[in-house]
Amino acid sequence: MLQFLRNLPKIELHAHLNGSLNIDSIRELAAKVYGVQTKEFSTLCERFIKFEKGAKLDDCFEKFGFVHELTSTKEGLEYATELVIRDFAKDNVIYVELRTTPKANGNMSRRSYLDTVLGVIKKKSDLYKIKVKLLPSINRAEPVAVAEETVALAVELATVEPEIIVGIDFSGNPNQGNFKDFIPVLSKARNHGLKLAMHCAEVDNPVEIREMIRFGMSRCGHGTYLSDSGFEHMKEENIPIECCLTSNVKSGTVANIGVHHLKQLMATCAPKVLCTDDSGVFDTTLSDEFFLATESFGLTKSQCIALTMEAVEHAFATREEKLMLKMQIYKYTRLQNK
Ligand SMILES: CNc1ncnc2c1ncn2[C@@H]1O[C@H](COP(=O)(O)O)[C@@H](O)[C@H]1O
Ligand SMILES: [Zn+2]
Repeated sequence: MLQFLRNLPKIELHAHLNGSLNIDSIRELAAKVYGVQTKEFSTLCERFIKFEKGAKLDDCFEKFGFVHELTSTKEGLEYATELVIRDFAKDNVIYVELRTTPKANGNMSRRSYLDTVLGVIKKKSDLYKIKVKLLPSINRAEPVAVAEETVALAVELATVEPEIIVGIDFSGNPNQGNFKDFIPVLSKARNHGLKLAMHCAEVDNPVEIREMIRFGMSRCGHGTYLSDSGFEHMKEENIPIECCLTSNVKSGTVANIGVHHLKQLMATCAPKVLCTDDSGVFDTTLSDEFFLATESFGLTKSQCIALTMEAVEHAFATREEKLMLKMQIYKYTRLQNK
């Protein structure tokens, strides 16, 4: 089964750039760009993927700082973007929507951050035989003014690269910031034709969940704490829940894999996609996530194929791109049946 899943051409719709650098790539990045190979650095790397039992979501957010330091220069960000694309391709992901929060520092403005990531996507996608889209992220823990700058840049760059910049991700620590404050800027993005992938109901905050549902979204990240009527609404509106199994278990937002809402979504034929979230931080791959689903919920090979086809449907891709992706998946499954 694992080999079947590794070889299956897969679709990744929820991946944060800085969270998707696995430990080997972090070492490679540090060695190539910064020449770091100290014992101290190795200890930091080990701590990066270690989750204590009973870890909380807040603990995850501390971990991102480690990678953010390595991607704080143009060179570092460039190489990190290539490594992430390479690693998804290695796992036979044929289409990935990367999300990332543009960051300004002494080395880069938010514009040059996005230009850098875009440049690598344009240069390297063909080399690694993978289609890559980019969703600039709004970090809800930062001021609304930052979100306004990000959306203005996304709208502008989407006119130049409409095939790559296709949406906006609303993310960041859900225990911080207030969703309501971001409604005007998110509306602006939507009015300019950008799709919205929103982290919604990752924590139990019924008031905010209601506000988000009322506002609407194209895809729902996590959806862990949706009520029954929330799940029904998503199904009626054909809004898929982006299920990130390992992320939810390791960050403690679901008690254990056995009670993950993927089970309910499968049983009720509600829209859903399997994603990694932060394959580096959570030390996983999309193949591993599928395997975990087969082990935990008894998913068959055909159900895994159906889930992959469902992901194509919910991708922020053109009709032609979706057709090409489906053909690639179909070709693989036909070979399997021979
Ligand atoms: C675990 N669940 C999660 N919930 C909410 N936001 C998350 C997240 N995982 C990652 N991020 C968001 O993505 C950033 C890292 O990638 P980038 O620096 O943007 O490429 C994190 O700092 C956080 O803002
Ligand atoms: Zn996420």
